[in-house]
Amino acid sequence: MSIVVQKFGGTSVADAERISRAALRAVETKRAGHQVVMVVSARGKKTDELVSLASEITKKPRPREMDMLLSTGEQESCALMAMAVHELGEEAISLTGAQIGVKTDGSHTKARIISISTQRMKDALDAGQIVIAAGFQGVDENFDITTLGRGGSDTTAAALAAVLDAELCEIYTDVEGVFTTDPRVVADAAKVEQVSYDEMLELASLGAGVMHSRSIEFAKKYHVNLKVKPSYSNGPGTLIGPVPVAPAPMVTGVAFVRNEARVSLIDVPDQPGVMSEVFSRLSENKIPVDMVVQNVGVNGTADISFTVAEDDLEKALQVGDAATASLGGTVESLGNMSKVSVVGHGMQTHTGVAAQMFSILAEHDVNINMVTTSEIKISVLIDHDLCEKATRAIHSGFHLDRKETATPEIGVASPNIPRARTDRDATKLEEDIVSRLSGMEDTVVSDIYGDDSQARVTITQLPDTPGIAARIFAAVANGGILVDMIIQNAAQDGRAIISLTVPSDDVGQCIELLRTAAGDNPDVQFSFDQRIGKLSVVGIGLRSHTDVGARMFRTLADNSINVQMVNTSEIKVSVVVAAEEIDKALTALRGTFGVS
Ligand SMILES: Nc1ncnc2c1ncn2[C@@H]1O[C@H](COP(=O)(O)OP(=O)(O)O)[C@@H](O)[C@H]1O
Ligand SMILES: N[C@@H](CC(=O)OP(=O)(O)O)C(=O)O
Repeated sequence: MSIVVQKFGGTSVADAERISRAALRAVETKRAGHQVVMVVSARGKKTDELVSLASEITKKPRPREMDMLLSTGEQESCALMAMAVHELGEEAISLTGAQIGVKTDGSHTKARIISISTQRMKDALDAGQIVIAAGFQGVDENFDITTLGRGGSDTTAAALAAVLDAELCEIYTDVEGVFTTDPRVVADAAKVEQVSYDEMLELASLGAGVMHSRSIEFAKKYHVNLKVKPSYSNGPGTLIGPVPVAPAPMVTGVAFVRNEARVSLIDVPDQPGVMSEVFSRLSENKIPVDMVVQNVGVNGTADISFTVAEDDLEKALQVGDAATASLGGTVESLGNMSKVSVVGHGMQTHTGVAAQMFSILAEHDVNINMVTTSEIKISVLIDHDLCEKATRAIHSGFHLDRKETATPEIGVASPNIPRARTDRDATKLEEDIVSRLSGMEDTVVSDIYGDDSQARVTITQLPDTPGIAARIFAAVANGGILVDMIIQNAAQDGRAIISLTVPSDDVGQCIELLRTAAGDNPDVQFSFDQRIGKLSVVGIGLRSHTDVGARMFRTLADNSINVQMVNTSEIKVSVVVAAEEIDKALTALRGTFGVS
């Protein structure tokens, strides 16, 4: 008999009526011939209430006690849910994380799942019971209660679906499905029929709060079919699966993170080991790093900028101070920033998406502080107060609200993608690697490859004003040149630096287009390097595991390889190094991550 996992979020179990409605859904699913596992979150705003109750008692609650406290919210709702199922005449049993056997590591309030035992759940299901599991919680090796981080019930649901080999994992929530952006911010946002795991991983980690990004890691790693559905109606919801909807839209969604802060390490030595030093320290301090930018070195020094959650700024500054004390350079920071990102597979084959995004921002007078990209996303760092305005502008600028096919007004489709191969047989590789993992949430590095077909172009002394990036990228896109990596670092003295990589053969034409776009500004300078290579580490959960970047940079440093540019995303970390270092770097990195 097939197993269906149904997860109900806080709003969907907020009161007795909604609990009964959720129970009825599970009962109907069971009566239709399935075995049903429900995963429930704490009712309504219960978790927030518990957090603020604790803060009334102490400013620094111990994480172990926080987990004891927060886990009670889910325990309450799963017991109530069992009663509601009993009322409908079916058998059900409520189980806490410990009772199910959700084993986690001991990092309280952000624990990672190591294993889940299925016996008790299977016995209950075979005895005809609906299993009602408390989401968001587990136990460590000392049987201390742990929680998985805010929003973690989605992860419980996807993990249970994975270990039980469920036919489907349904995520019931308070919206019709996954939207093109947060419908609370853009009323015209449209529901998406289908998104790929990769798009959803990026969207979730870039701020789309409808799904916990770690739940998508599970779904991708263990091939779980996920559906996000409304709990208040029978709407069809959104399917999250291996492939995007066909044809892939240029932009699938816009996500934002309101509270970000930027840390810049200015004038650090441009030599092997610097990135490694910084990332190791960040990883040791368990500070998740978001955007990372390293500019091309000038006169032997380089600037490195990264963003962190505003709450982590103080800790990140301490790391920055410690790093510059040993390396040299100075630390600067900027709070009150937001990150807005566009995500979509279509940008792999079309030149105009970055240009379009930058020109929309320029039209709305939004200055871009930093830019990073991956194959399927572009993120910009902007002023916090402009976050919602920028999100709305980008959303309507790409015609997402009207559900039109987003045809950029800038750029051309590029059928011959001059790009290195993407994942090899990724599914097969991931399956092989998954079987060797010791913990369910370990990182999966499925592929490491090099690409020496790109050249780097750097533009310096650009005035740091809205519209500059738009002009530059419109010129390149209209020339039909597919830009791969884009980085813009924090401006110094009102002057910005932008680096991009383009196919090596296009570099002459690219510089010509850029010169024309720069017009008669005598300050702006261009340089290029055709002897570069791009190295990419591809996998799942690369950014949520802070040590992947650290291990990558440590490996390069140990082999005296200097890092010239960096781009990070949820599914890939890419660095630019000198072309002659590529083979050495590939061998070393494959050794580090155990990928053949
Ligand atoms: N791209 C998006 N699509 C749908 N909802 C989104 C998106 N981005 C943010 N959201 C927000 O996520 C909310 C649902 O997530 P959450 O509040 O965690 O629900 P639950 O309590 O069911 O887990 C929606 O009400 C919506 O405002
Ligand atoms: N109750 C926890 C876990 C959770 O996932 O909740 P929800 O499904 O309502 O986002 C929280 O608020 O973080």
